Amino acid sequence: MISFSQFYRQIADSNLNHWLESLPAILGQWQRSHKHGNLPKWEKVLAKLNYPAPDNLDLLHSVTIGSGEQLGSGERDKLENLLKILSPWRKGPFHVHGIHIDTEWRSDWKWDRVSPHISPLANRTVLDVGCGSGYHMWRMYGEGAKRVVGIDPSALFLCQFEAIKRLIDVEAPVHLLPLGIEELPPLDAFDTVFSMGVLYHRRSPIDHLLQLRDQLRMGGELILETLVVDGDENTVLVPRDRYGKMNNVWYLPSIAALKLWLEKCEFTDVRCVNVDVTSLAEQRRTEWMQNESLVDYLDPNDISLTVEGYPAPKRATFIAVKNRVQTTED
Ligand SMILES: Nc1ncnc2c1ncn2[C@@H]1O[C@H](C[S@+](CC[C@H]([NH3+])C(=O)[O-])CC(=O)[O-])[C@@H](O)[C@H]1O
Repeated sequence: MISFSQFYRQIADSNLNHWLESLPAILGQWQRSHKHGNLPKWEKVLAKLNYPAPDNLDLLHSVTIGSGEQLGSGERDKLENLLKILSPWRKGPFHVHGIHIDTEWRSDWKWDRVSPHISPLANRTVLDVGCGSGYHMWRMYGEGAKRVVGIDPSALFLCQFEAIKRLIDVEAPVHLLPLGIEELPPLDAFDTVFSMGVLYHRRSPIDHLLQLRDQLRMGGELILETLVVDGDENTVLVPRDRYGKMNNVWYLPSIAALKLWLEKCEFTDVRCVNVDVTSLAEQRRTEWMQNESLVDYLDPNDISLTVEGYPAPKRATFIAVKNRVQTTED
């Protein structure tokens, strides 16, 4: 069974220690009641991932574990078969002992768009909300973060993360907790909080922004990446039914509207640092994710539209700071 006790030990003497008042009960409940049918199968995979420390590790330019020379071809095939049991792999890519986990998303491209704009992560305590398999968390750690905590409710992503962690270093201060943002108390502790690809899945986007703010220490930095549409301060798309075949998409604001929302939530220094239309090369079907992908979500006659006729996915990245807003009494 996946255990979180190492995380509890690691935060016991940190500024996250007040989380220990509520977290063990919530995760204990998850362990007792989590009913994902495949979890026992995935946990069996994790139990088999006993490999020596990698002879090479690059987390700065990619997630590359091992030179590819360390395992014989039989051992490599065995590892590849184990990792395939954890399919579909959506966020990556990972290079593991010569195996290329070619994920649905080129998450490295997102990192290349976002990372040049953020405050250096060296020595920072970081939260990644909706972290998926944890690809970006390893890149954050590679940038020198002191501790990286990711939250994501998906049991499969937790198992993919745990698999990669076992192959990198089980003691690494990088942790994924199977939680939704709504299960976090206001921690007021993180130096940097990332929310990438989550806001449009939230039914109440302003509450999401406030929950993110609650996790930051004063002066901490929010990195928010989400789907946007063209328009002014008052433009927001609420899809009538599905958006790009997804049935859990709620609010797609314009850049100007999202800036206003962030400022209303008392973030300061709000700036949009990148806008990008998702390309068919960035999100696609691969050997490791054989289900439908972006090409199936777009109008085959006009890829500037989704199959429902909405604008195709365009993503913006915002940076904002949690500061005390100046009032007239200040
Ligand atoms: N309530 C919730 N709280 C936290 N996470 C949630 C919640 N609901 C869903 N998620 C998780 O949010 C992630 C959204 S994907 C972004 C991954 C990564 N950040 C990326 O930027 O590539 C979407 C995308 O690819 O755009 C999924 O892993 C969900 O399980």
